[in-house]
Amino acid sequence: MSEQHILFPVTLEVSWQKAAAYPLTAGLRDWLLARGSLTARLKQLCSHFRVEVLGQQILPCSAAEAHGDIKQGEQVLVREVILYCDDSPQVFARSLLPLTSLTGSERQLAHLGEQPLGQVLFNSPDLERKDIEVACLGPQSPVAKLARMMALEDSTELWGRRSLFYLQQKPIMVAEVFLPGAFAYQEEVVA
Ligand SMILES: C=C(O[C@@H]1C=C(C(=O)O)C=C[C@H]1O)C(=O)O
Repeated sequence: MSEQHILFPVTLEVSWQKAAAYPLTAGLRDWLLARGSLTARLKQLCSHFRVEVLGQQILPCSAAEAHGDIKQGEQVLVREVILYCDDSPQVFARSLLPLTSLTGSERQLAHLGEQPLGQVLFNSPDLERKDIEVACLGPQSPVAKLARMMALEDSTELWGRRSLFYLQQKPIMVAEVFLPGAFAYQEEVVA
């Protein structure tokens, strides 16, 4: 069993909404709704990109996280990671990979280790990404508690997004929360 972070798994039982429901700054909206690979975007902003795996575990999908073709109670591989740019934590990500999706060429997704999930997803020619939903997480959320454990600056709210991906009609759910101090919260300076 790989070493697991003391807070793993970090639940994400939040109210996901369409972005229009929130008054977002242009910069944060851009980060939340960008449909390309977050890994690729972060890699462009730093010289050293790293994935830290907090844990991976097979669990039944909770009612709060069931969405689309990922049904409550079905066995999913839960993968939780932190994405770092030059040792600055940027994103907490929690992905649900149904065991029924980990077949054929998708079996490799169960053995990513510190290879970014996005690197595999966005290299797949038949990748389909569904709508992106967003959520605002409060200071008592498990992700906020994780951020405090990581000694990141305290913040009253954290913003996250989730979307369903389909690879050869097999669903994978990816949820990402921008951690305190992330580029997503830094308003771009207009020269
Ligand atoms: C889906 C992507 O993969 C990223 C990497 C992840 C991982 O390695 O577990 C999870 C979510 C993403 O932040 C992406 O790069 O857009």
